[in-house]
Amino acid sequence: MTDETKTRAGFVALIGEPNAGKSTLLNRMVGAKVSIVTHKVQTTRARIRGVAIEGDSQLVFVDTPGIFKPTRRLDRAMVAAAWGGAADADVVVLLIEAHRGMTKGVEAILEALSERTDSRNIALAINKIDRVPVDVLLELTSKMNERFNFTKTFLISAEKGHGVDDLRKWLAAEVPAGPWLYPEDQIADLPMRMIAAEMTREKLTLQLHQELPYQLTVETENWEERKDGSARIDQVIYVMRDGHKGILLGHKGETIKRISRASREELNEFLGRKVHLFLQVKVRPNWLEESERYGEMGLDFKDGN
Ligand SMILES: Nc1nc2c(ncn2[C@@H]2O[C@H](COP(=O)(O)OP(=O)(O)OP(=O)(O)O)[C@@H](O)[C@H]2O)c(=O)[nH]1
Repeated sequence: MTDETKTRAGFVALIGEPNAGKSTLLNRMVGAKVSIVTHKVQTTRARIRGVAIEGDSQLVFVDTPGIFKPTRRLDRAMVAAAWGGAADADVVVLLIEAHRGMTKGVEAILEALSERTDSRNIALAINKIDRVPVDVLLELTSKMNERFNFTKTFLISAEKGHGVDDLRKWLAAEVPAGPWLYPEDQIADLPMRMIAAEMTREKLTLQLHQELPYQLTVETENWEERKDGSARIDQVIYVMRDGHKGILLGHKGETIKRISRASREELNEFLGRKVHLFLQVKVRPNWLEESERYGEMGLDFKDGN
């Protein structure tokens, strides 16, 4: 049990350009592989990616898609989702790449951050420090801090783990005092549910071409351990439009069957036991705009929070 007079909890948003290393950092902080690391850009979008416990603090990470210059309509929606996550967070961490320095993309983010009038707690994390010499790091640190008033700067290597503990400890002290946002008994289950959802989402990305994958979200609704050692996993794929549902199902449901089979096989292998996977497709027009952080993982907020 946690002593609620001492506990702290809050949302942390990781923002940064595509490929900055947000997923890698998140996996490190949470300590379980919850978000799929890929070489492709723009694979993640705003939603809860993990919950970390550090001492008496609970950190709920809101992962966001890479923030980039919106050109197409869809890109704009993704940027909105990214900023949505950042706007709601108690602490924002801007992640940049040491070897790329202050790119145009980083400048655009800084500009957007400067436009926000609320005094926010924004930290800078310079990632991939394993790729550059110390003098380059120091120069970049001062350049970035001249340009923006960061609460604190961290030099890290998400991949190798350098500096990540310091960042997590600092975040733990920065989130507001209050009861944990996520029930203790659900945390253990959470990474598995997210991994399972990510696996299906990955299959969707691979099997569906064009842009559709960015307009859908997968949630694991139910996870049931069966007596025979197998697991029944129910997932819902939310799409924005009726038309998308048709594409996803395919002729006589062939597309969704193919996706389901691929995901089930990977889950079987990952879990080392038989999995019964049930996929459902639902239309939820506004899922991108909705504040998923409350609903998606079953967060239950009392009035006033
Ligand atoms: N050398 C080095 N590479 C890193 C480090 N951290 C992450 N990477 C690599 O950078 C690439 C991008 O990392 P991701 O974690 O997928 O980046 P992301 O910001 O989540 O990317 P999006 O999902 O596109 O927004 C991967 O190939 C990582 O292995 C680091 O500290 N050092």
